[in-house]
Amino acid sequence: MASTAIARTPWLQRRSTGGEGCRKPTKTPSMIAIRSRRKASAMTSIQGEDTGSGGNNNTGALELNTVFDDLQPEIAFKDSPSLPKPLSISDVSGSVNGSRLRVAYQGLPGAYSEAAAAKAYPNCEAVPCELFETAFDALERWLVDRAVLPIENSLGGSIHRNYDLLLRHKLHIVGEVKYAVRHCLLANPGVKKEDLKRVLSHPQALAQCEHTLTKLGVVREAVDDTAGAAKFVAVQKLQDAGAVASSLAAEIYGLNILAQDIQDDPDNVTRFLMLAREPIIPGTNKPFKTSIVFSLEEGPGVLFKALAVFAMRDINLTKIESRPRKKKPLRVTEDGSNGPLKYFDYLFYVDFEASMAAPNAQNALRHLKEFATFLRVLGSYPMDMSHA
Ligand SMILES: O=C(O)C(=O)C[C@]1(C(=O)O)C=C[C@@H](O)C=C1
Repeated sequence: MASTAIARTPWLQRRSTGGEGCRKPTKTPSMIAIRSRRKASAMTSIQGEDTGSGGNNNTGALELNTVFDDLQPEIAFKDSPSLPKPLSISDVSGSVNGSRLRVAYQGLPGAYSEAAAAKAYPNCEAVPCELFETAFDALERWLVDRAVLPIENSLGGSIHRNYDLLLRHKLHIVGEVKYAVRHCLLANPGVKKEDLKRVLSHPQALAQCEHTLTKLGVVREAVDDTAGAAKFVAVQKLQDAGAVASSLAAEIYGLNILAQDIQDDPDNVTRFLMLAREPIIPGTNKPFKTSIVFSLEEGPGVLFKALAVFAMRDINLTKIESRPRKKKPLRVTEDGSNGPLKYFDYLFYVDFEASMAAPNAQNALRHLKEFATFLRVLGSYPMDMSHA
């Protein structure tokens, strides 16, 4: 598959501030200096191209220009004296204390993630971010109030990058939202299906439309997000290329819809996680889900034993995902005779249907902790019971 990454677009850009990790709340998001980069011409920059000061943008996306580095911590604390408190379930709305929540998502306006952010936090201000990592960073650095990021899709499976980022960042899952993804085949006005030699989109979206794209006989090209693909096709006035994206993206970027509902299955649902800097207080008044990540010793039956702590307490698991432990990918084990054996070292991500406020969930995790080499609760949050 050819790969044309759209890079360095002037959305919310990561800024090197000389250190990763969680920053003190030195500044409230409303104090962040925002420089609008609305310009007349719309050229999306391509990887390797010199974009100068960040390229142009006509979608209203903003470059956030923070002044964290200039702030004296004591002055900033004087400005916001109250320490962060856990969010309550009622915070799952589009505003806090009357001001609109700023919610980071990955992609450009018209991306499915933007629609998912609006579903999760109605009336929020959705903030486009170039990469998943940018959204995580923006939340950790108080540039936004929440982030909404895809974690799994009913056809394409897990979005592995976000599993890895959940572990790397000190954020909390405070909710989930399911969104029905209905893909369209888009092209410039006058371009017909038969003219298409290539189709651009997010790799997940391309995978979700496998049958249609194979039937069309086009080359797939992976880009950062579906709306970015649509914008690129439009800006470059491509006559031999289309994009897989939403009908909203067609409207925003002035493309025609050549075909609708081109995903392999009509029930194409993406599950998004709602992230915050503070956890919510888990309740038992409605169905809750808890997400954890753990690692285990090497040995026969250890994963079976780990999963049994839930089965024994009648707790339903909804998802299990294993990811390589990137900082320590191999584990050396002495077997006594032939010297050290090397195993791949894995982390297990599990979602289960119970609240951390429920005694059976607490007992299950206490039990797991007895033999897990590492255990972290990523969040305990209300389940999205709505139709996607
Ligand atoms: O590109 C977009 O529009 C996105 O929102 C990203 C994304 C993804 O990462 O999986 C989200 C939902 C769809 O499954 C396809 C793509």
